[in-house]
Amino acid sequence: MAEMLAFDALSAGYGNAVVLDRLSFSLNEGQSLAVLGRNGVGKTTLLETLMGHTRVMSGEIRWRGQPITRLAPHQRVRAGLGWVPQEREVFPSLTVEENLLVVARRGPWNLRRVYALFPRLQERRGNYGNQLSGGEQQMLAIGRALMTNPRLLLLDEPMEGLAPIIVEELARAIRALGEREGLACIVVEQHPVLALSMTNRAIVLERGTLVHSGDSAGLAEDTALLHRLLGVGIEEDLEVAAA
Ligand SMILES: Nc1ncnc2c1ncn2[C@@H]1O[C@H](COP(=O)(O)OP(=O)(O)OP(=O)(O)O)[C@@H](O)[C@H]1O
Repeated sequence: MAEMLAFDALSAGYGNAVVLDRLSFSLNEGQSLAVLGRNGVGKTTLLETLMGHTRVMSGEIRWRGQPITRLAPHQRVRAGLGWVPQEREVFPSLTVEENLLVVARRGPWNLRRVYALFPRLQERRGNYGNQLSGGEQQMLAIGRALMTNPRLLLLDEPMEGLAPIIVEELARAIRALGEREGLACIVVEQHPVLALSMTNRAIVLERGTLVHSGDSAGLAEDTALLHRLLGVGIEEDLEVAAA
């Protein structure tokens, strides 16, 4: 299978602070990736670096065979990276439909298909961004990224602060994107079991370095390894995943 994305000995951070330290991993076409690790290890920084929002000190990022390390963020969107930021960043004074249309780019994804994926957005199409619940805002943030017609979706803690029933609905939608549409994603998640259930591959970071790389199903089954890598909180997480 062809390589889709690779970080090659990449060091990046903010100002003089190095957060990602010679990080290397790769992902093949169509594969989804869970990025796991305790608080503050650099998971969000990895996504921000992929989008071109941090300072790269050394190393290279390759996207579909081309180096993109020096590209501006908008050029990376054009190259097929779809960004769903942690803060969702829905435009509050635009309607749901306007939020979707304002970023639309030519390709297979359009309003009709986004509404088919999230029927609730169609029901709320005339509501303003600031009238939506947290779950609806997250659907809109994902829908908006889809309207840019990406080849890879970057999701930063998409389930944060959402009710379990909405978490399940979103997880189902994200899995369906991978399985039915062949649209891969990189998910940063606080709940490892949930993240592993939505992806094929997983990496675990510790202080900006890679401490584990493997397939998601294998890691999900290895409770002892999960404990060792991620520490406390796994039992809680199993409960979230089972809810
Ligand atoms: N804009 C910034 N400027 C300077 N330092 C930052 C900035 N954003 C994050 N950092 C630092 O980079 C390190 C990694 O943060 P990051 O948010 O990537 O971790 P994380 O694994 O996503 O954490 P969490 O799970 O808490 O969201 C932290 O030490 C953090 O303080």
